[in-house]
Amino acid sequence: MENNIIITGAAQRLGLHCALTLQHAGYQVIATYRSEKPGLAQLRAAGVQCVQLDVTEQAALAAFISRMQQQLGSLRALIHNASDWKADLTGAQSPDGLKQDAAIYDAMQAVHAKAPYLLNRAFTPLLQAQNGASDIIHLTDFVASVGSSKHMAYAASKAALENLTYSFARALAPKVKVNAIAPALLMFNQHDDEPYRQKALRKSLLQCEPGAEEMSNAVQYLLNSRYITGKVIALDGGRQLNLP
Ligand SMILES: NC(=O)C1=CN([C@@H]2O[C@H](COP(=O)(O)OP(=O)(O)OC[C@H]3O[C@@H](n4cnc5c(N)ncnc54)[C@H](OP(=O)(O)O)[C@@H]3O)[C@@H](O)[C@H]2O)C=CC1
Ligand SMILES: Nc1nc2c(c(=O)[nH]1)N=C([C@H](O)[C@@H](O)CO)CN2
Repeated sequence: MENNIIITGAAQRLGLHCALTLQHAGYQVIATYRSEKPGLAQLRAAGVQCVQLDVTEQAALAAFISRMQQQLGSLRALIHNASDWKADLTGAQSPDGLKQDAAIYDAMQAVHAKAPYLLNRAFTPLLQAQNGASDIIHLTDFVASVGSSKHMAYAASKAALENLTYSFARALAPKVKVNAIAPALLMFNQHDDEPYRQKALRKSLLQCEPGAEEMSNAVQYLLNSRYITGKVIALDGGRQLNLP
């Protein structure tokens, strides 16, 4: 039986860990990546198929879809991990600022909402051809439900992706389960300084940096479930309850 899983933006950090974990668990993983990263060597050594793809380039997306349609008989899961955590502009608005604001907003929607929408629709026949259940998993964010003062465009695009979870869950049932995983802090970036880390840690009840395993555990939990669809799994250390 074919057990193919496509995961986008998987050359580093959470996506990389998840791709390796799934490949070691016996799935055939196809990992897309935007730019060359050291993680690609690890993926290739593990037998993961790596395909270069900027999911916001429509011609490249069409070529990738057509390649997968020719190569695969079915798809066990499609995981939308690719993401760009762009901050909003700061400072006064100028005509140029408006242009840059528009570019950031469009870029966020393109990677977090438009690409998943297009890929989900294109790969629906392959997901439906899977023998047994199949899954779509959207990586969203805690801020999709509460907003963000410095990453408004990012938060809005993750909220759009959360909403697509509900639409696709309704449209593709009962064959395909569609869920979202909404992390708050899972993994710091290397450049995060100590004051930032301490402030971020204090935001949740559990006050830790849980790491990539938290995401791969949640992905496997959803893959193994027979009865969860249209849900957002919160990986947030109890952030919404961290009230004064
Ligand atoms: N890390 C955390 O604590 C949190 C993560 N999340 C979410 O979890 C997921 C994984 O997070 P994390 O590993 O930190 O993410 P990263 O930002 O480290 O990696 C995301 C990957 O997506 C790729 N990517 C960006 N834009 C595109 C594009 N247009 N086409 C294809 N690939 C693209 C990047 O490629 P390139 O290397 O070329 O830039 C990068 O490798 C993301 O969806 C993120 O929003 C949510 C909340 C917290
Ligand atoms: N694509 C990304 N999205 C997010 C990242 C990231 O590094 N890449 N990081 C976060 C933060 O961890 C934040 O939640 C706490 O600092 C959010 N999204």
